[in-house]
Amino acid sequence: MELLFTNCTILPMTAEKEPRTFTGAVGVADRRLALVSDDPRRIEAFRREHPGVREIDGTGKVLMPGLINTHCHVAMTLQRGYADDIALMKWLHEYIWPFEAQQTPDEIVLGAEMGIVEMLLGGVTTFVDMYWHENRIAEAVRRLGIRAMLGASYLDTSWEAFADDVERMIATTGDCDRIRLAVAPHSPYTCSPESLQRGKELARRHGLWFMTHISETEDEVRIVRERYGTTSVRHLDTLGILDDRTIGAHCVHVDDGDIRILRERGVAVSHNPQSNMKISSGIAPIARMHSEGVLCTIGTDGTCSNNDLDMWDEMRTASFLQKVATMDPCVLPAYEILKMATVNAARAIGHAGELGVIKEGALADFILIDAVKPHLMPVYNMVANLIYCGKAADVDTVVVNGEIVVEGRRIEGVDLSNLCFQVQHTAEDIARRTAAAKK
Ligand SMILES: CSC[C@H]1O[C@@H](n2cnc3c(O)ncnc32)[C@H](O)[C@@H]1O
Ligand SMILES: [Zn+2]
Repeated sequence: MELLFTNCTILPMTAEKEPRTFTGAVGVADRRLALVSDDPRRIEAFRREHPGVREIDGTGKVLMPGLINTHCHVAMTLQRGYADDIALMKWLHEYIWPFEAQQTPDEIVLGAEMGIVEMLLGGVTTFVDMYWHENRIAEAVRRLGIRAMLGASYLDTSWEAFADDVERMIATTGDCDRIRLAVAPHSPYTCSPESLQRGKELARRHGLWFMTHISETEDEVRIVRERYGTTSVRHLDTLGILDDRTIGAHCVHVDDGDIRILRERGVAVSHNPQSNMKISSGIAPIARMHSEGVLCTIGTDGTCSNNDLDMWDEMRTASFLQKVATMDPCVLPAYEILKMATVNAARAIGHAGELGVIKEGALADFILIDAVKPHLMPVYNMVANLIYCGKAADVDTVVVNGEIVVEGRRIEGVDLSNLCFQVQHTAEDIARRTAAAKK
């Protein structure tokens, strides 16, 4: 469908340092931004060239790139609140994995639907996922219209199921240009060097991305050092795994040498501050990594360790946490944070210049923020308002791949109360089965 959004405050995210906004129009044709302009003659020409175009008045709205969540486990919405206030290793072994052992693929799809709806309503147009049965999660992605990089996951014990998942995904998602695939071993402490390398070889063979949890907790650092005599980053680097098609989630406990390796290999770091705070994993030196040239992006992690998929909250936390951790209020100002969630994230998933920016020729993934709200007034610096005061509920419209998927805060074709009812019912059922299996 062809679309024309007029009278918007456009935040293109194309400037390197200082944010720039202007009032203008954005035209969409053939899934891409065909017009980004404040020139009335060009806007009129777009109308003439696209006679059936649907026109939407964006007065009072900020039009900006959709947010990109670079690390989550979308189906974990079913575990939101299931295991709070517990350290990572106990959390995984005693709660999460027993629960996940009971989940059926259909239940995973339901959890994914819930998570995708939450993200779309909060202005996320692309998410990067790691989970089991990603071939089924792909169904929810297709149906709901979001863009995703889906990372089929494995532990040392689950290579066969994983390999099946990847084969099916390669065979079935090729026709959906919103889906990219990745190989996603859980971590260097749960996967052997051989299986990590096998995964990377598979990724390279098929041109897929590779992602894993890296240096998340002190326990991980200890386990990896005991087994391999080094850090997780050096261990992965020695295995030949790290490159510019790698996303490392967390990277909390990294030393000088690790940071140099991440930068030199072009690894993208997904910073998940709220998960790191809630599980008491630590504070990633993200301001330092960013200033030293590591590609830094932002993710929420799953809803069992956050406990939401709200990127506005996550961006604000990322900024505030670094300011207090470094005792320097100048670090990670609003625009740098927003670049991490847009421009940098696009680069991390191989869409540099095509996503994360509002410019002609880019893919039409963008959001409109209702900016005439008490908590967003007055406007001295729009980007600071968005990052320091913006909320998921300010997102009015979401366009992905040239299609409107959220309009007036509503997702067409989704019965929200029915979805919530099903999720509640299913979560209770899985929790009951998990408890029974433990007896
Ligand atoms: C192989 S990815 C899916 C796997 O990872 C679990 N998980 C979710 N959040 C975290 C985290 O912060 N650290 C480690 N593992 C995590 C998830 O429950 C799945 O079992
Ligand atoms: Zn994670």
